[in-house]
Amino acid sequence: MSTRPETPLLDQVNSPADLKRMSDAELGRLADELRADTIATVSETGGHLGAGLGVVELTVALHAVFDAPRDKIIWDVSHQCYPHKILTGRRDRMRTLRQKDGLSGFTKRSESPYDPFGAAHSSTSISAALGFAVARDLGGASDTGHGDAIAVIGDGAMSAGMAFEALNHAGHLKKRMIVILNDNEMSIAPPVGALSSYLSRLYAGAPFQEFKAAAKGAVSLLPPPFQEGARRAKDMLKGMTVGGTLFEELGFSYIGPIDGHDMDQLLPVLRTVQARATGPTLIHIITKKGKGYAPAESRRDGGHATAKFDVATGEQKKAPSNAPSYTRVFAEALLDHAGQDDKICAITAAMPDGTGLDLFDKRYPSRCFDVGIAEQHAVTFAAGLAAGGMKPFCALYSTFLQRGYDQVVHDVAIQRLPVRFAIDRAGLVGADGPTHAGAFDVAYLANLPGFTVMAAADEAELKHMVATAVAHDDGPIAFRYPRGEGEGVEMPARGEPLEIGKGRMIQQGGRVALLSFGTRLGEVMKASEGLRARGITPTVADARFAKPLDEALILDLAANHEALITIEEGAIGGFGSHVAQLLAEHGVFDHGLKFRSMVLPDIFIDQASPADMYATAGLNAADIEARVLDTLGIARIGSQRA
Ligand SMILES: Cc1ncc(C[n+]2csc(CCOP(=O)(O)OP(=O)(O)O)c2C)c(N)n1
Ligand SMILES: CC(=O)[C@@H](O)[C@H](O)COP(=O)(O)O
Ligand SMILES: [Mg+2]
Repeated sequence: MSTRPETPLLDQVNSPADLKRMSDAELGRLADELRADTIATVSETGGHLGAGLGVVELTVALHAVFDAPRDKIIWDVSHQCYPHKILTGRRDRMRTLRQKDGLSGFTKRSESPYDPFGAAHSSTSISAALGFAVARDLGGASDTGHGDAIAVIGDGAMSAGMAFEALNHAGHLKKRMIVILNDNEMSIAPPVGALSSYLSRLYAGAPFQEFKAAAKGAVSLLPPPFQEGARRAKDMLKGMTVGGTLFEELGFSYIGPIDGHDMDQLLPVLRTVQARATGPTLIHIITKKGKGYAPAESRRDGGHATAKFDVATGEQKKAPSNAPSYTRVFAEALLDHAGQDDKICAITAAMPDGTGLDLFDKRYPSRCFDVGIAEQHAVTFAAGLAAGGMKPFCALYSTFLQRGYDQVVHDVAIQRLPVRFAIDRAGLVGADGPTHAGAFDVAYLANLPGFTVMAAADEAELKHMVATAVAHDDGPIAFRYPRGEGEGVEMPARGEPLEIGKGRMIQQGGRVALLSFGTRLGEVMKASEGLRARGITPTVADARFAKPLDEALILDLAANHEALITIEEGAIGGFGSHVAQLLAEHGVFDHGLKFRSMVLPDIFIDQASPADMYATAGLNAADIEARVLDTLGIARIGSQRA
């Protein structure tokens, strides 16, 4: 008998409503198709793969049981949202993922009503879901109506303080809301910490949900297939002490652990909770990161993020480069110093590979600390280490340091503690878009009394800045550097400490001075070439420091040029603002200096290649050249402007 190939179920899904017409068996088949579609998509776009593959069954089950967008499904971090996007009317645009004018790699309110809450930084989902639940009960207005609020949060994200602040509040308010703890025993790197061990203990030795429910008298909350088992478990539990889970102590009904890849467990549990839950409920599911795609499953990080790849082999396609990455230069320089100074220690908040500290951890494990997704703690922990006589290097992405800002002010700056901040991913990062842009650190650090703030113009400068930070004991110091490959400059054998608050002259010229802070220096030099062709040789200087400023250099540039233009990869309020303040204080504007400050514009720039994002920001060589000509009042040939 010939078997006809079945029509793909995924082709019949235009919105989650279509899942409601499917049998449980069909939903299982749909999950398989969704997994294949996700892999095919990411193979062509690159992006976050492993987390999405781990929640394929959960995504199908949630959309089959709940009623989005009336019910609010909130994905924590949301790097696992690709299957959700495919099911919620965006399948035909998935090949534009993370590209200019394409779909975001994260949930985004402006993109779809099925994305009730945007994210990309972790551990916000429970707070947001609780907000939706309270808004519902208080009669808040909503275009999509008000239903259930469901937070899906990973075990890594659950380690952050914010998640516990939200659990604490939710347990107190006792509102109906659902938290799904997606426990794959993975963060980006293997998770660390006591909570991670606790979650493992919750299912080690297989005390299944029947036992838990029986112990807590919650048998009636379980779907019928489990109730019989639970009753039997109750008998077995007689005489045993089964304590409440941490979540129960916090006021949640705890259900689990259940197999998050088994639709026969997921569907009945979700249906029962949907039908019967009254207060806050936490469903603990066990999944595997990268599930169903061997190359992802076998990677150390579960296929967390990937370049484009060959589906058959899993082999990634990457453009080769000879320049070392800034991250690697930082990590190797720090290792070098740590070999000679046993007070140096290193801190990462769940990003050992991303910050390069995996190298440090291999060599000096007792001096390397992965604190989990806990930037606030990372900063204050570093402050404690510094107060205790160590030399802590707190290596964080610019965007994630934002979360630790009060700690930077209150615990580090006010106490003038010599914490060294290695700020990676400074400036625009590309495909991760506005949530990950390192736009604000200069502004939010350079305004703090006693802080020293540096930006590396190239990888050799970065090496010197690491040495500078090692040597600097007089208060906090930060140095920033971008994502990706360096400029390919010649590297010094060893970094030398820079004189604090001193910039460097790159090129002497006339009429206009270009004062660069950070890696836009390359674009400044390209602009300088273009200007030379027009008979203008600008003076070019690298400020190195936003704080303290090289006042002598800046005032000299101001005094000897018709125009002074600052350029930086940061938002307004940063380096240029400090220079403007200095010039104003010295009355320089009273004497007619033409001053301009080129900064990131006052918008959140959507994802694209970094070069495209900088073009949108108006910070590429052509923009710098144009700004010089405009400032000097020289008409541009081919200019679009009037
Ligand atoms: C505040 C913050 N710090 C760091 C990150 C970087 N980051 C993105 S995903 C991730 C791991 C998340 O692990 P988990 O929540 O368990 O999700 P999984 O990928 O395992 O599904 C980290 C550290 C982030 N997004 N936000
Ligand atoms: C989701 C998240 O926050 C990280 O996975 C981030 O995308 C990593 O960025 P890098 O690739 O710059 O390390
Ligand atoms: Mg995880």
